[in-house]
Amino acid sequence: MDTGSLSDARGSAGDEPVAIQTRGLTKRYGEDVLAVDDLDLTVYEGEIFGFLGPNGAGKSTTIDVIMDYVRPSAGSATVLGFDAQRETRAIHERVGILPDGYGLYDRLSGRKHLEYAISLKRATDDVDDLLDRVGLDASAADRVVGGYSKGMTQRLALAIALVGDPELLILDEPSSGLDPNGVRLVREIARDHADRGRTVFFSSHILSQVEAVCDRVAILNRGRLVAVDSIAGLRDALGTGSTVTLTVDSVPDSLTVAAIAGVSDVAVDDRTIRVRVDEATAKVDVIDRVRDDGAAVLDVTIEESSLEDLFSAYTGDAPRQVGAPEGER
Ligand SMILES: Nc1ncnc2c1ncn2[C@@H]1O[C@H](COP(=O)(O)OP(=O)(O)OP(=O)(O)O)[C@@H](O)[C@H]1O
Repeated sequence: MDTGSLSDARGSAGDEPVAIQTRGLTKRYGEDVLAVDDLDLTVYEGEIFGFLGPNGAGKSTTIDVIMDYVRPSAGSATVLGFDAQRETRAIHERVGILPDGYGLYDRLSGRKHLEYAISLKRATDDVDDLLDRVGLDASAADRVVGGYSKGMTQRLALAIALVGDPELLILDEPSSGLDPNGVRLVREIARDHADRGRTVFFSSHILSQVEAVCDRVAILNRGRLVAVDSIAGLRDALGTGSTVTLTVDSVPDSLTVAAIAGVSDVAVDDRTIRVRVDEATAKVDVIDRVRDDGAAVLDVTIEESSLEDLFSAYTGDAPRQVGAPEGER
């Protein structure tokens, strides 16, 4: 697959403010592990950018380099215009991060954690506002974190990430441990943050999460960038398309839908016409053409190819799901 101009997939004129940029970023662990391989990535300010890849693809390592938690073996990274290695403090002041694994203090309350995070960032947030945003009630916040469930811990970590209304919010597997309400909350927080002109970098292998919330997506596989685009753009590029199924009063003898540009397959069964479409614009053409051919259309269903299909096509691998054994890391 041609990945030559991936970082420009948005068609930017080049003058948009950039939130994250990596050039030739490479990270090796020892001789054998190439965790990130020559990564060129550009995330623009104001985007909700999905960073997608199977376990071990190199997502957390990329974030670790961006935050200067680890040093790259080669290449460079900038965050909000600051060099990731030389201007770390400026970056940390402007970035809120929900890391993949975080160290919280079992014997401190949630409230104390937040107060500490606020003072560390020299921010002025109201603790109760933050608790409210992540759905933690005040009595829970006053208890020590050692007794928190995984979901409560994750909500607290999310609140800590939001301290100081960061210009860039980095969420690494933000939904792990959350119930469906918590998962929805993460999406709402991401959208709300972007609506206020902030940038959200959303790393996940939960495909539906990324699809639901992100403007653009990068797919990482074995440390390499294999795609960058909107979900719709990825679908178009792959030609995985969609299937339009029409129920008609009777199938016309001279059915001509196969002649429409963008239609790749037509199957007829009794009063059902199933049309495989590789171009989004062909969907409406199919319905019009069946009517022109003389049938009354009684029902229409459209199935889009799933992101799982896309993901497999790009990674050549079925995505592993949440809760994969830690040993796979
Ligand atoms: N500190 C480390 N030492 C050695 N190898 C490491 C280290 N951290 C990560 N790796 C390896 O680097 C590769 C990329 O791991 P990374 O955690 O960045 O992937 P990931 O995409 O974030 O996966 P996950 O979704 O499981 O978090 C993996 O092969 C992993 O085993």
